[in-house]
Amino acid sequence: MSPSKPDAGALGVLGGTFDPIHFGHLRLAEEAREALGLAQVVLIPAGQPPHRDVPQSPAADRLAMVQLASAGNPGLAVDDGEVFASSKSFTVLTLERLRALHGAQRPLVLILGADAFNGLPGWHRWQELFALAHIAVANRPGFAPHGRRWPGTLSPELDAACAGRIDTDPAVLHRSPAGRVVPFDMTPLAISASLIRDLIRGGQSARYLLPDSVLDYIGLHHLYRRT
Ligand SMILES: Nc1ncnc2c1ncn2[C@@H]1O[C@H](COP(=O)(O)OP(=O)(O)OP(=O)(O)O)[C@@H](O)[C@H]1O
Ligand SMILES: O=C(O)c1ccc[n+]([C@@H]2O[C@H](COP(=O)([O-])O)[C@@H](O)[C@H]2O)c1
Repeated sequence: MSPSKPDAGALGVLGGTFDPIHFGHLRLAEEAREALGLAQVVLIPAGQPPHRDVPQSPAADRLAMVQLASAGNPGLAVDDGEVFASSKSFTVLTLERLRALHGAQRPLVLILGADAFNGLPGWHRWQELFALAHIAVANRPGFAPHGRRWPGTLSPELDAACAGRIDTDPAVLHRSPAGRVVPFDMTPLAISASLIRDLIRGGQSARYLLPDSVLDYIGLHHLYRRT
């Protein structure tokens, strides 16, 4: 990615293990872009995701699948910075890199599903994330809380960190470069990468849960067939 002007519009940032990328991720990116008025959403596959087992597919394959899945959609871009980094894929480091690339004024919007948001207090230097980007949180089936039910239902430390930051009007994302927390609703899709891996390992069809191009790649490269 090349540096953008501050007036290039708010940039969405969606990180994930993407093992593999599926329609839950793609609708999250697409609906965030539309609902929040983002200029583009950049998908960032994690090279060495913190806080989980080593992914079943190599980072190069996960990157290739993200590239296939986003091809032809100018609203999506792919950033390979985490895949080729030698360190763990800490989001704070990625946001520092993007902040340096895009300048101090461009709004950056970190997009998280409700499950990822709830785990935020375990992240590396998590309190610093609010100074680097806004955070937009989408509902995800099976993972509460979200939306207007937030206050009082988050963990005490997350609740405290979010005090005075939560706003349901996406317009706030465009008035400052970072610091607001905005819930938004997306089409609920109970799709997960674990479900897809389980289906493929069990010899069952995963079709219509992810793009055909990604499914073809999985077949061609014999991914997820063994544990
Ligand atoms: N179906 C979905 N709806 C909403 N958000 C989602 C959905 N699937 C993934 N996300 C969000 O996308 C981001 C990346 O998720 P990740 O790559 O870990 O996918 P996953 O399907 O949760 O994977 P796994 O099943 O391996 O844990 C996270 O912020 C997660 O909350
Ligand atoms: O920075 C951290 O400490 C951190 C801890 C857990 C997850 N993350 C990031 O959150 C995103 C989703 O993670 P995951 O494990 O649900 O795929 C991905 O971009 C990870 O790098 C980041």
